[in-house]
Amino acid sequence: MRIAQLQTHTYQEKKKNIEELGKYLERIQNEKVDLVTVGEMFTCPYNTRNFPVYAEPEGGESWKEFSRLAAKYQIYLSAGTIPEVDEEGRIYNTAYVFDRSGKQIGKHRKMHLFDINIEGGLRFKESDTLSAGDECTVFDTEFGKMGLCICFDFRFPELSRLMVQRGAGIILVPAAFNMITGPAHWDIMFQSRALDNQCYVMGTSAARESSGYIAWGHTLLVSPWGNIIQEMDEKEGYIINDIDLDYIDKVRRELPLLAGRREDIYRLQELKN
Ligand SMILES: NC(=O)CC(=O)C(=O)O
Repeated sequence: MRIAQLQTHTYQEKKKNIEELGKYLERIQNEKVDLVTVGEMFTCPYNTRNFPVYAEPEGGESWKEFSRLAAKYQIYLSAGTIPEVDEEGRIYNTAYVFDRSGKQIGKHRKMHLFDINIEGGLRFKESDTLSAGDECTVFDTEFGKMGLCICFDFRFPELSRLMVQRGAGIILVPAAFNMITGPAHWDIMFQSRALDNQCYVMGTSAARESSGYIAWGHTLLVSPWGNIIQEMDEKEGYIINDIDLDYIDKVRRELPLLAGRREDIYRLQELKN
């Protein structure tokens, strides 16, 4: 399976971000990529004030364009995240995934909102304008099941384990870490989740300095063994990698961590489907 991760700049104009996505897809079309991923809030500068302004309902203009692009290039498209507004006017940080025909096959609303206050560092409160989703997301593809969560969600290890319990062999994580948490936690978090769950994890970020929010960048792909297959720096661009899906079973067979769990002593209990 061949995957491309796009680390894009986030412009103020929503449309320009989608046009840029189209240009990237055009540029890489001869690479015969199966799956393309983009970062968190890639059409909306990452700022709580912007979320209600940029929000669209499911099926809105941006959604239609993502679906069209997926069908045009016959790819699976994990179209990062965008602000979504529901019928009651609630706003979510939402990730959509489309198949090669442009059909939506996955949707995840960020479950853990990024509310932090690091003394002398960064204060961010997504809950000022966003509501939290409440569903764990796993969807089917021709390459097997994939899990989907958004940035801060990935800090909660139970969620990844739940996705893996539901059969995910790859976890997609549109994200936007920052200059405080990025250097401290980005690599170690992705490597830990991959290692514990013996699956591929793909962290796809915005490029550095994306219209106000200084994103860490460092889009990366980690193997089920926990090693970083490739990691970008902070600049705009993309990486393309081939992954071997049989390797997931090989690692799980040779180092049986998942099979070795003591479910007679402890268990992850799923309270909501
Ligand atoms: N953007 C996020 O949701 C999370 C983040 O930047 C962090 O966990 O650090």
